[in-house]
This record gives sequence, C-alpha cells and structure tokens, in this order.
Amino acid sequence: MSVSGLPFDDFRVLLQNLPGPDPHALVAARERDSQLTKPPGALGRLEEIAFWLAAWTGRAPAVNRPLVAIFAGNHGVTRHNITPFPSSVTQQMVENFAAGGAAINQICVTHDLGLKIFDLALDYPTGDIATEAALSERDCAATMAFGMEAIAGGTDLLCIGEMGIGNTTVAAAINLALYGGEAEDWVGPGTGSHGELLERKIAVVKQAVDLHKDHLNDPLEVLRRLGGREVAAIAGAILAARMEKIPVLLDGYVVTAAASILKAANPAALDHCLIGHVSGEPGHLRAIEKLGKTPLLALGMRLGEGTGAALAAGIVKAAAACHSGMATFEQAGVTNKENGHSH
Ligand SMILES: O=C(O)c1ccc[n+]([C@@H]2O[C@H](COP(=O)([O-])O)[C@@H](O)[C@H]2O)c1
Ligand SMILES: Cc1cc2nc[nH]c2cc1C
Repeated sequence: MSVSGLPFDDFRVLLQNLPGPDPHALVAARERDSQLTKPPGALGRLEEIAFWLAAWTGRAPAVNRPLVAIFAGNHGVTRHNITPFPSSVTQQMVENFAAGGAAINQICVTHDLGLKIFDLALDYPTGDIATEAALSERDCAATMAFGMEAIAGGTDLLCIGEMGIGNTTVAAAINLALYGGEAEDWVGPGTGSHGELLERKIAVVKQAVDLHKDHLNDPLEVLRRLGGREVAAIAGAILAARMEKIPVLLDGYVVTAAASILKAANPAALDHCLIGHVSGEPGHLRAIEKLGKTPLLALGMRLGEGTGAALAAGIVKAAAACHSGMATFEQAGVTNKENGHSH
C-alpha cells in the first residue's frame, strides 16, 4: 500500500506496467517444435499451449509444480434469498476441500496438482451490493495484496478457482457493469436458482448496477463496489503471476469476471492466462468472447472450485511433456527421404 495516496494507487501503477512475453523463449520453442517427430502443426492447440508457456515463463515449456488456488468468500447480497444454498456452505465446503472430499481434490490427485485454499474472512460477508459497496477501497486493496501471496510458495502453472455462495450474482453484476446489455444476459442459475430465486437475482443485479452506475467507468471501482473478497484476491493472484512469469489457467464464470476487471484496466492484462473451460453458466461463453479467448474444454461443468482449470492443467502438462520429451527427426532417424538423412 502507498505511504501516501489511496490504497488502489499501487495497483493502478502496476496495471500500467505489466511485463510482456519473452520473444527469445518463444522463438526457441517454435524452432524446437519444427524439429519434433510429427507433421508440422499436427499437435494442434497443444503446440500453441507450448508456445504460450515459453512466452510467459521465458523458459523452455515445462510444468513441474502446478498449483490450484481456491479463494473463498461470503457475500452480503445473499440476504435477498437468491441462492438455493445458504452462505454457511462456503465454510463447509472449505472444510471438505481440506478433508479431500470435494471434486477438486480428486482432479488434483488425477493430474498431480498441488492445492491451496485461501479463505477470506468468511465470518464477515461483504456489503450487500444492492444497497452499498461490497468493500472499502482499503479492504479491497488489502485483499488483492493477500491474493498476490498465493504464489509465494512457488509454482509454474497457477490454476485459479473459487468458492462462495452468492458469487455468481456478483459476477453477473461485474459483467453487466463492464459490458452492458441486460441483466438477463449475465444472470444464470449458479448452483440452481430458478423461478422466483432467479427473478430476484436478476432484480438485485439490476439494482446493484443502477446504484453504483456513476462509478463504474473505473474497473477497480467495479471490483470493490460489485465484487467480493475472493474476486479481489483472484485479481491480485493473476497480477502477481504476471509479475513472476507464471502462466495462469482461469476456471469458470466467477474467475472469468474477476479476470475481466484486469482486462478492462489494461487490454493486455490477461495475455498470460488461458481459460480452462467454458462452464454451463449461460453468461460464461459470452464473457469469454468479450475477452477474445477460446476455452480449452467444454464439458458442461458448472461447479467452480477450480475444477475446469484443473482438468485443463492436465492438457497443459501434456503439451509441455510433448514439447520437451519428443524426439527430433534427427534423433529418431525419421526421414521423408528414402535412405536419406533429412525430413
Ligand atoms: O464456475 C462456474 O461457472 C460456476 C457456475 C455455477 C456455480 N458455481 C459455484 O457455485 C457457487 C456460486 O453459486 P451461487 O448460486 O451461490 O451464486 C460458487 O461456490 C461457485 O464456485 C460456479
Ligand atoms: C455443494 C456445493 C459445492 C460447491 N463447489 C463450488 N461451489 C459449490 C456450491 C455448493 C452448494
């Protein structure tokens, strides 16, 4: 935080000074790819993923310490009775993650991914966005700074997930603020809001964006007024990963909304991120299109907790393994000339 000035000042400076990709590592990866024992381009998107890893790590593509970080928060807006599950489920699921009983635990075991849970003041829900700001500037900046620490233990691929009853409502409000359109374009069922629950969810999102409308030209104001603690921490984690040359896999609707805040502040802010999957939440595909990205997977999942990003990490690991482990034509003696030496 700044010695003088406002809590967001350092983030504003950071957002305008993000490092770019490493051109040398990218050229080296393209050069090696052209020598591997496969027809040019035959590994399709896996080749693009290897190049992306090289560009954003500045090294030969490798994934040795992948990490899933789950950020958990609670939301004052749930007082409007807009979700089928109570806010107490956030803490209960955090305990389930710790005990190894959630879907994300099984995917982490499957793909050999580390898992860290960051619960963010679950006993202190954010302000109700329909009637006040979710967070003060000070609290929002401090939570972003906390999120930046997610990578402190070291990782070379960060998969970002979240847990927070009510957070598909705040994600919808963020998207409506950033992209416009109708509340109905961005509000979906989340964990299963239909009928009157869904109608109230739509009304609350409209009310929230209307209440804060004079302040929504500034992406960090969108974050603190309409977001939540896990949303702020995710924004911080994505920024920290960029500074530390760590590629990022984004998960579903809520993580994408958090990421969109950064993109609104700097169009290049998400160039080190891929979208792990498109979730079943109807607004997710629309939000992904606004980011100009193509998700790696489409499995009809709508769970959150990092599950889509973690599944995609398996593909990213395979892309790195192919790039680094395959033989070159020369090494394998594969050639397209009869009895010749070159391909
Ligand atoms: O990632 C998604 O696209 C996604 C879609 C629907 C629900 N969720 C999860 O469900 C919770 C939020 O849903 P809700 O209905 O309480 O707003 C939160 O814990 C998210 O991880 C996540
Ligand atoms: C049970 C349950 C598990 C979740 N995981 C992510 N969000 C969730 C929401 C609920 C309700």
